[in-house]
Amino acid sequence: MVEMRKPIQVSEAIERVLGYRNQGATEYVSINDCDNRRLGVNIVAEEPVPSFDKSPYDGFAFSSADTNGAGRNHPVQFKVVEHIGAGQVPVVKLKKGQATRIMTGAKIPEGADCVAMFEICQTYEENGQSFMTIKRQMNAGQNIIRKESEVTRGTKLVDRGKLINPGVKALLATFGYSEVCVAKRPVVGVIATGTELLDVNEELQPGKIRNSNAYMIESQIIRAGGECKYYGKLADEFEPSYKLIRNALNEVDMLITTGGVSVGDFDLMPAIYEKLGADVLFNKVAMRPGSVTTVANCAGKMMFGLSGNPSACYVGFELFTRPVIQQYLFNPNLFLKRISAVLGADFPKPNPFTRFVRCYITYDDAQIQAQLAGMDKSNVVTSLAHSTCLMILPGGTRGFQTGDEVEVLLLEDNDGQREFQHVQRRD
Ligand SMILES: Nc1nc2c(c(=O)[nH]1)N[C@H]1C(S)=C(S)[C@@H](COP(=O)(O)OP(=O)(O)OC[C@H]3O[C@@H](n4cnc5c(N)ncnc54)[C@H](O)[C@@H]3O)O[C@H]1N2
Ligand code: MOO
Ligand SMILES: [Mg+2]
Repeated sequence: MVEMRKPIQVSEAIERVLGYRNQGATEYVSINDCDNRRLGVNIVAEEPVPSFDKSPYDGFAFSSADTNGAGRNHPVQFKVVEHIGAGQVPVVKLKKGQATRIMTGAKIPEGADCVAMFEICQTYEENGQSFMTIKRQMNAGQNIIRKESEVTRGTKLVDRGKLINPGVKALLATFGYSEVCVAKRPVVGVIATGTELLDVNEELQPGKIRNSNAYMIESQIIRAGGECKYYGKLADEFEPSYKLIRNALNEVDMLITTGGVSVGDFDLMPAIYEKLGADVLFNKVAMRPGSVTTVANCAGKMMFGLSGNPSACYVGFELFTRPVIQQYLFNPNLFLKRISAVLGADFPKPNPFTRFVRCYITYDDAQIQAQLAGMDKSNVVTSLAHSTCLMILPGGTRGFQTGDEVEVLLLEDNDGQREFQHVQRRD
């Protein structure tokens, strides 16, 4: 008698997976190598920004009180007593009627409380001495970037777990982080199972296919922020499969296998979980594709038994493995961002189970439309190349029509969201 499996809801399956609190670790990398890593610590302003009063313009710094009474017909004259560029420190303390010729970014001299741009000043030389006149009254503080005006010392600027983008990298450099504490990428082992599998460089043979899942999953692991350790492909033979899987578990943070999780005569994963003494969290999920996705925990290591069918394998990874990788990376937004969109084509198939349809987004007349990426079958690989989103079509429905509002998970967005369910609905 074939085993009858009881499907559980996707949200319940995710809860079971995340019930195991996976703990990340940190490491230091050079600032040159930190792009696309996630921060292992909060970034706190180690110094105020700016750390000194500075000029926002190329012009003259002086005391605004010296321009009292200045006007169109009443120029006031300054003796230019110093000339500084950014990086130079003024040494002259200005007295009444004196100005410093100052460049953008340079430190404001003592005795000055404003800066006038070159454009509103007139300059001349007399006996080798520079002078400047101005026909406007200036105010105290005018055109001065105050010390601490952007950030005071000790302010928390970016949280641990944030993806290091160009702006975060600028902050790291601003505060002198030549070495950056980042989340260690979890090592995700990958094993492809199936006697039918050929290597990518092999010619096709009757009844055989090239192993595409391993490459696809490697790419998904990298996109999610993990590190892939590929163990190769295995024929559907129990002992060698069991041994490789058991040994691989010792070397990785979590392990993905593809194929062999259904009820076929050569689907060996259920027996392997049993011999390993793994705790099987579920082996049937009320979703398509990927209903056979199995997740187990073996001595604290998560084992993702993804389907052999490429589309099912892909979806299983995004729903169950990706959030665990985010836990390791301290990313509080474990889940893919969910947005509302309008269905761009009819989808007449009834859905007994929740369906995750591979799609991409277009923008038409300010409307976000979800377009089908291609054939919607568990065994297809071609539609995956065009998939940037997964459209969620709830179970128990009779199909959907063009123009229906649907929810869509964004696969290429880096922000994500804290909850699996939609946070905000547009009604
Ligand atoms: N009697 C039943 N049969 C099946 C059921 C079921 O409930 N009862 N479920 C079906 C569903 S749904 C799926 S999905 C598949 C899942 O099968 P497995 O996860 O056990 O995977 P395999 O049998 O090993 O392979 C399925 C399919 O995928 C191809 N494959 C496998 N590995 C790769 C790879 N690395 N790269 C590319 N393609 C791969 C393999 O050749 C098969 O065609 O089971 C259904 N059957
Ligand atoms: O798990 Mo299968 O992918 O539901 O078709
Ligand atoms: Mg099978």
